[in-house]
Amino acid sequence: MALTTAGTQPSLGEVAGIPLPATTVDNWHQIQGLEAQPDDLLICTYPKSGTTWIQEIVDLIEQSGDVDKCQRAAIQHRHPFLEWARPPQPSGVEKARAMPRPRVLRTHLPAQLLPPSFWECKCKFLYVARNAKDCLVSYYHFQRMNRTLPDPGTWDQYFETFISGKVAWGSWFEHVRGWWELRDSVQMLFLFYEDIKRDPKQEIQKVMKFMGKNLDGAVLDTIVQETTFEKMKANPMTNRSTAPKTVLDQSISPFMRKGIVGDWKNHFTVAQNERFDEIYRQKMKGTSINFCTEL
Ligand SMILES: Nc1ncnc2c1ncn2[C@@H]1O[C@H](COP(=O)(O)O)[C@@H](OP(=O)(O)O)[C@H]1O
Ligand SMILES: CCc1ccc(OS(=O)(=O)O)cc1
Repeated sequence: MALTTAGTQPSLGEVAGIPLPATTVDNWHQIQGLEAQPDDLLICTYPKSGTTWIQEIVDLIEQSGDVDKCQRAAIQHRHPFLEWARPPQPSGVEKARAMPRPRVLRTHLPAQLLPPSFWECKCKFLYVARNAKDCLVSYYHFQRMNRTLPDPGTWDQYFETFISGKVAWGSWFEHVRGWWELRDSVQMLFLFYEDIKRDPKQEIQKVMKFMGKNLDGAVLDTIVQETTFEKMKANPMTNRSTAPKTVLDQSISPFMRKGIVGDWKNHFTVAQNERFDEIYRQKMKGTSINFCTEL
């Protein structure tokens, strides 16, 4: 069902009540049929939670800190995006099928929409969560510049859209809860954007161990330095400058925008903050997850 159809606006469809880009919905049969492999590592995030950051960290670990090898392709082309479908480009599924093993793949899908073979093959999942308030802010600016997603409208309008879960990939609350609740029953490393920001070396070490790699301290230090916000913003292979303007218009807002914890304070009114806190309490009631919203 189309949620947005006005003019030439990109539209959202739905799968099992979750809004998704219409092109993803059109390709749903192929996406669900993706054959996972037991040695796949799947990077899972809600949009704007630090996907690109963790992708670069994972790639540098996989390449044992060899910075030149990570320059082989733009980050959006290194790890197939499962549900990406924009014909005539090859779909994420087609790219995944063509990729040699062991594969690193990425998705924004909520756990309940993952192709079933990922559970059957007992794959590794690396989930990165970011606090909801900064996610909302980052997603708002991203929708302003992303031509494949609906225009977000004003800040006040988008605030309502986000809390009602009517954004692509659905409700932040349900996404984070769904993956969090699975963390002990599958092979999952669950990380927080804010922890990577606060202590990147410690969090990168966790990723390294999870990937079964053993890199020495000097290599770890290189990975920490190469994945700072400033370095990745200046790096054409991570800053999305290679993405066509028809997809990402960075003259509106850069992909590497601020990369901080707490930018929500520059956007939320006092009333919005109080309302958000109340909605958060209701929707996250009963979970043990704890987010930090300032460093
Ligand atoms: N190395 C890094 N350090 C901190 N934040 C980073 C980062 N690389 C990307 N980001 C931030 O992660 C968000 C993008 O997430 P994703 O890759 O999931 O789309 C953006 O947030 P902001 O819009 O708050 O700046 C971006 O700036
Ligand atoms: C969140 C969906 C999305 C859409 C387009 C993107 O751009 S890129 O093709 O990966 O550069 C990224 C994410």
